[in-house]
Amino acid sequence: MSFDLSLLGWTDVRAAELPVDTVPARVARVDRGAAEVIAADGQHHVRYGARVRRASAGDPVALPCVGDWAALRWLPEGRFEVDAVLPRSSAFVRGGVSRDSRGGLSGDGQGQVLAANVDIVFVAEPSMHSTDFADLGRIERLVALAWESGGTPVVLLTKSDLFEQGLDGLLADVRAAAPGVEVHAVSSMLGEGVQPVRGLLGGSRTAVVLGPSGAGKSTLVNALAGGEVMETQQVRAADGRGRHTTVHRELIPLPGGGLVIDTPGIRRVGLYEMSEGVDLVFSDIEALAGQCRFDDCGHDSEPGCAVLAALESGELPERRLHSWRKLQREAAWMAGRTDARLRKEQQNKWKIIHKEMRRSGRNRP
Ligand SMILES: Nc1nc2c(ncn2[C@@H]2O[C@H](COP(=O)(O)OP(=O)(O)OP(=O)(O)O)[C@@H](O)[C@H]2O)c(=O)[nH]1
Ligand SMILES: [Zn+2]
Repeated sequence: MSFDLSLLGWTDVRAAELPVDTVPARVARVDRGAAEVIAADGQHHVRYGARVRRASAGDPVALPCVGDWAALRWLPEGRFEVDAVLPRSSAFVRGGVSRDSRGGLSGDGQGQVLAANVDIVFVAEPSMHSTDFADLGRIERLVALAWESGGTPVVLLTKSDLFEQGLDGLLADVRAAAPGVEVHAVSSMLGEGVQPVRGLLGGSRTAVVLGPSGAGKSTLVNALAGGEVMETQQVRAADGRGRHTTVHRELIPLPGGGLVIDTPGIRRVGLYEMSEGVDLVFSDIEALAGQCRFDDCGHDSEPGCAVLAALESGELPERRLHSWRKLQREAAWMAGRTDARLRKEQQNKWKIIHKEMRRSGRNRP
């Protein structure tokens, strides 16, 4: 089996950065100190060389991730190892956030790169989600995240077949919420609007799809791939013992050109961004809630509720309380679908940050 590397996104610009005596390969998946890569001569399971291990010891961002271009060096014992990670044109980094000396938030060197060299970030938002219309606030957050990565955001209003009221008004609202960003309506089920999306990936561009659970991301990826994507792939193990291992394909080359990165990690960006974002965007209400008489106050009718008091005094607009409740419900619903352990870690991290933020607020002269 051989691959035309240009179909995987290899360019002259990248070729100029390849160290001597190495061959290029694109990272399809990473797994504890090793990566599945696709080189011109096929797929390899490769471990990280000393240079990569040294670089990543103090900075996990230097570790290879899906979408990276790796420089492979052939070892005398007859296998490849990853000698270097080529410079990234874009990267999704999950921070790694701490307070810097000026009291702001900044990276703390604990960031993790979830995907690299992504050209296009599809922000999938269902035009209808049970009885709700598309959530403009969520689109705004994910588009911000997409810009942050260095990729180009494109908003996809998915499940357009469920929207009976005529899409024009909704499309106009979404365009206003994401100025300068392309917006497409897509129904993967009917196959409507899929072709223009595929067209955006011409020239072997690489995309990721972000969006809430149930937005139709998997269905879209399957439609783009012509129904050819399988969850797992059987490949011969590189250890030569003829064992078969199951490899999750996370970098999916599409028939007709272009690639989609579909990893659980990158999908979770949206989820985590959401719950973190809710807490931060509504930090004023969180602070009020901290002053309620009861720790488990539901801010409904409890005595000594600081949130309700602020509502009555007019300090807290009703619209904002509404929005907070809605986003909290959504975040909780989506969080319920993700890995419980990761969620716990994330919550603890943000509890510490919030504590720090409150403390720094108190100590400010
Ligand atoms: N009516 C309609 N339903 C769709 C469309 N696309 C997907 N669905 C349905 O929506 C549901 C969720 O679709 P998925 O593709 O699994 O959504 P997802 O975004 O991958 O969800 P997660 O894997 O939880 O993140 C499924 O029942 C799909 O059949 C569409 O274009 N129209
Ligand atoms: Zn309360």
